[in-house]
Amino acid sequence: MPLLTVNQVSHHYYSKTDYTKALENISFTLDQGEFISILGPSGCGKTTLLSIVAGLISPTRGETILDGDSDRKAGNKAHMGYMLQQDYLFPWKTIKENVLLGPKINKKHDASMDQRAKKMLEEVGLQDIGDSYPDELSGGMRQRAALARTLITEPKLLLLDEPFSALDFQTKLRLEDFVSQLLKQYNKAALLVTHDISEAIVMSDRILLLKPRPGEIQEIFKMPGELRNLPPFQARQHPSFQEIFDEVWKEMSALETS
Ligand SMILES: Nc1ncnc2c1ncn2[C@@H]1O[C@H](COP(=O)(O)OP(=O)(O)OP(=O)(O)O)[C@@H](O)[C@H]1O
Repeated sequence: MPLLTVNQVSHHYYSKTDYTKALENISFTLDQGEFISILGPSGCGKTTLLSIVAGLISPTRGETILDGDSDRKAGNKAHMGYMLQQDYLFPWKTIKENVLLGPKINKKHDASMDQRAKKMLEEVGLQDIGDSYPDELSGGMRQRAALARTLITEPKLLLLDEPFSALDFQTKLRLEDFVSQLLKQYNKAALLVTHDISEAIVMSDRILLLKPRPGEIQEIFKMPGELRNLPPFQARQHPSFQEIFDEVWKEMSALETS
């Protein structure tokens, strides 16, 4: 059984005088450990789709099922972790306190969680700065702290909404490698929204290209094994990378000009 099933999802936004078909008949599945990117021109419904999977909005039609559970209001939201463009770390809390926020909110904070926070900080290479405050960290370090805060709750699915887009290019490349390696190590599934074709290629098992008005799946690109077996930075240097980039670029450009 897939971890996530998106089944014939449509979403329309209504105003007093008009309505927008944001998504139309979207279906796909995501397996444990799989990484899917949602790519497409502005306004094709990427954020709407992520919000529906997150259970933040109910689709006009269709359903999403996470781990066999289609009740989006109940506890299954707790099975998801988020990494967003902004890290949303609380500036008045230390990095360790920020990492422990989820367990505290879920009332699962005990001595074992302190140990787990220590381990998570080690995993993201921030073991020496648990007592520092977010303002004392670089953008990349802050995003790594945000990742530790997400992973400590042991989410089944990670929803990544342009998590690298506010970072400088070198930091973004380093973080792509870092996140990719950590997700593989923990066998986590992830859904990434991005505008960046190259990022989608090097991070994903599959890319869902959406077309706008209405937002429909235009094409699903499956990434070849030779790229998936490489860390993202090395995948960018592989001969297959340019071939796939050209193919996706051509399709996406056609959507942007149509
Ligand atoms: N709350 C809303 N009310 C009305 N229309 C909306 C609302 N949110 C989004 N839309 C419309 O739905 C469509 C899809 O929007 P969405 O933000 O999901 O696209 P997107 O692909 O994430 O865009 P971008 O890449 O620019 O962030 C767009 O036409 C948008 O104008």
